Amino acid sequence: MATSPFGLRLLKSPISAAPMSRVSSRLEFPRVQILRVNCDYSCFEVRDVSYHPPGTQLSLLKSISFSLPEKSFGIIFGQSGSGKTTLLQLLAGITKPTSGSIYIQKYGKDGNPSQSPQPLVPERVGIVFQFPERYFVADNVLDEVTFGWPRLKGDYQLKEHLALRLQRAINWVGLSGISLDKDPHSLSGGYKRRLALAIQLVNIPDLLILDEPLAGLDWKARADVVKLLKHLKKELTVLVVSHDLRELANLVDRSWRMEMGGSLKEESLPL
Ligand SMILES: Nc1ncnc2c1ncn2[C@@H]1O[C@H](COP(=O)(O)OP(=O)(O)OP(=O)(O)O)[C@@H](O)[C@H]1O
Repeated sequence: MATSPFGLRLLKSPISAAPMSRVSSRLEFPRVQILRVNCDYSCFEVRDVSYHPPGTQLSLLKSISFSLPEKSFGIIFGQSGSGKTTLLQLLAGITKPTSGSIYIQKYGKDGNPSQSPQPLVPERVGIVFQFPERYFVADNVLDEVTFGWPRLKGDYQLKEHLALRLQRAINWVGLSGISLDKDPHSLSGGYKRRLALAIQLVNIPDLLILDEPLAGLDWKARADVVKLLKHLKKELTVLVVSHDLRELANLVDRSWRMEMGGSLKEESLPL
């Protein structure tokens, strides 16, 4: 029995590890039963994070502190140039803070920390940049999602495990009706965003970060992505930077304004 990062137990039904010598566009998967169990909760926490680009005294972020409990949706808003993207890059581990810490803290039912804080490692963060479709590299959906996976020879159990995670990610984002042979560039705007999300969801991140997830989409695709984020929020901790406050308002549990000069303060959405 395996415990997923969602605090869920995965009970595999007795299955034979079917060899996956080739992956076709129609994948067959064994059934997985999911049982919810009582668990402590965890919180993504940022403490006193400041950032100066290396070699400069320019202060882009000033002593930023905030936290976001698991399976909740946080949004950062603020003027262009205030430092929102710079903060996301630090959270994703793309750049390192000059000072401060970023970690996951587990709490017990009594509300006290139940163990020492664990640094948030980049491998446990999913980030979808603005206009992610511009960075698609493959000519079919399967290769796009599995791009960067280790080239595996022989290890069927590992292949099966990866295939299950792939299938779950594709189902999560509602891409299961799309052929894995399809050229990602031929998908609609909304489906391209779904694909970009699926790529990040394969690893079940502790924190999913989205930079302007609705930018450049038509009204229907925007509504679809909002619906999808509502669905994802039930299982993941999601942090978004966006100017589209009205459309995302119903999802938001916590919100912060980034002020020019790189200070962050908790504030209700200015609707
Ligand atoms: N490496 C760097 N060196 C110097 N200045 C930088 C560096 N990276 C970003 N900046 C500056 O830091 C400021 C914050 O940029 P950032 O992209 O984080 O803002 P933003 O709030 O995300 O803006 P937008 O909403 O337009 O995306 C900007 O003035 C930018 O020019």
